[in-house]
Amino acid sequence: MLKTVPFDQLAAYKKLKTHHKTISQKHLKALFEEDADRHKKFSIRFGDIFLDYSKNRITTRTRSYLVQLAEEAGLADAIEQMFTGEKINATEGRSVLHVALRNRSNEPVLSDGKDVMPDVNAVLGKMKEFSGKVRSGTWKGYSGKEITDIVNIGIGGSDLGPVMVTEALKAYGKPGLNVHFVSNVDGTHIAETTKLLNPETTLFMIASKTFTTQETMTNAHSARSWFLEKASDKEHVKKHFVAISTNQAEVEKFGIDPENMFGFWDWVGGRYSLWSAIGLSIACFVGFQNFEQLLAGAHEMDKHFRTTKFERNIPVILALLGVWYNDFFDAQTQAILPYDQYLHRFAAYFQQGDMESNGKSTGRDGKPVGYQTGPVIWGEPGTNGQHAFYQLIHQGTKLIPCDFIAPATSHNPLGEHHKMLLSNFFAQTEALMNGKTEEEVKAELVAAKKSKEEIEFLTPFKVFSGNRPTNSILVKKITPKTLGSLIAMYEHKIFVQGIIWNIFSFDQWGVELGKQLANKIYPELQNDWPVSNHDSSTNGLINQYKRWR
Ligand SMILES: O=P(O)(O)OC[C@H]1O[C@H](O)[C@H](O)[C@@H](O)[C@@H]1O
Repeated sequence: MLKTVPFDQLAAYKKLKTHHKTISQKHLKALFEEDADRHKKFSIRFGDIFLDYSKNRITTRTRSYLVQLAEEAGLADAIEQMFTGEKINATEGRSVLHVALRNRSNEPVLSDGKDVMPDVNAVLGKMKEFSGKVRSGTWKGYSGKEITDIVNIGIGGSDLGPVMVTEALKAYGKPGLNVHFVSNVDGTHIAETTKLLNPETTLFMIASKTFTTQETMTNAHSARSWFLEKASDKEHVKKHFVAISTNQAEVEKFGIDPENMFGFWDWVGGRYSLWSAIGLSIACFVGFQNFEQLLAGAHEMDKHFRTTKFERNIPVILALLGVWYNDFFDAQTQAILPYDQYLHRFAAYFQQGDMESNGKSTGRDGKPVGYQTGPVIWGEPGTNGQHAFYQLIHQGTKLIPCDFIAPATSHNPLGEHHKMLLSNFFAQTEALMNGKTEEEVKAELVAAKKSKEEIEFLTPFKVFSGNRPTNSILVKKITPKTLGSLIAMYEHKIFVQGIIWNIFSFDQWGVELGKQLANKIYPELQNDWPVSNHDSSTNGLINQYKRWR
């Protein structure tokens, strides 16, 4: 059982409230001037990952209060409960064991008293064999041709992870083997995807933990019809459709041979499932060895998270900084800004990871929380963002803590590109911290030979307050292993925050209501009769739709 103490009743919370009054008056620039060792004090190296969190509005005292907060919230015990298979997902009565999926030590991990590792290894073995066959061309389509295109059909956690990772590891992809992802129930998604494909050389992976998700099942049926239009014989389905699911009965009902089913378990949350069979498209695209490296990187981070004291523990520090801004500075959002084109879906991935996990307002004690919980996560690759939304980060009225992520080495070392990219990465965090003073602005305008009137007029617009916090996460290179560590780092950050906020991070009841109502409305759209059983807005919209369709 996880501890259930409301966050704002912890002793450290009160200390931080008082402490915040002092810190909020301090400028980051002053904090750097006061302490020559600041960078050293507030940075952590973990293998090929280097976190510099010195550009945050904290002192060593802030850090020790924040660490105290984690201790009082029972974090150490909660971490152990997760790793040892306690049912910490209490509202669904489940263990939370994505860490077992990447447990390269192979030491037993118990769920309901049973070691899960033999099953985990068996599925990994099956994935290895299958991905090897697809990549080598041994797995043939119904007309004897090799597979050239994989289409993963899934949504949410059965889509976002494989999309993000296959994009991030494109440099490792097998030439001539393309991966596509269909998630949206909008027919456009499947129609536009299949337009480019040949059924003879296409393999569909139907990825759904429950195998009942409306969007996925609708897309899967349309994919099968598209396939059978050309392949005709239903017997051919087994060479072109595999299922990734926890629900064998539904898989069989759909007509997929259980031989072609890759299983996982209810203790794997959808948004934490890319390490399971849900990662099959990743394994086929980058090869099983690279998939294993991804797991290995995550496992390294798991060990770091489980064994390192909080002050040097990367996920814990990132989580505590997030709590500091979210609950004491009233920051509403958190930006993730990768300076790496391959990571262009990284922020989108953690929108689900974070917002579905910590977008909760009921405490573990069943009572409404009296404080802010999960932030809005957003972001785009860095330099594109600079020309789009950075204006608001630099000069807007909102405080937006940002994570900057960049690799020191590029997979595409073209001319001066990478140095330019990295100069932007370094410059932005410096600018956000220092800002530009009135004196600096005036001096620049004088140097630009502006008139006195122009200088007076322009100065206030050109001043940057600075004092805007950032984390810099510099990695050696985006490899499968580093990526695995980075993803696990954010997963654990989310976990820590959930523990501190006294919420359950592994359920998602909030997505249910819309689904239930859609199921009720769907039959009402089957005829042209006007509806009158909803509120006037919903009735009006449905009836307008019926007139127009
Ligand atoms: O994998 P599935 O069972 O099809 O579920 C897909 C998605 O469905 C829902 O939207 C859940 O909120 C997500 O967490 C889940 O990832």
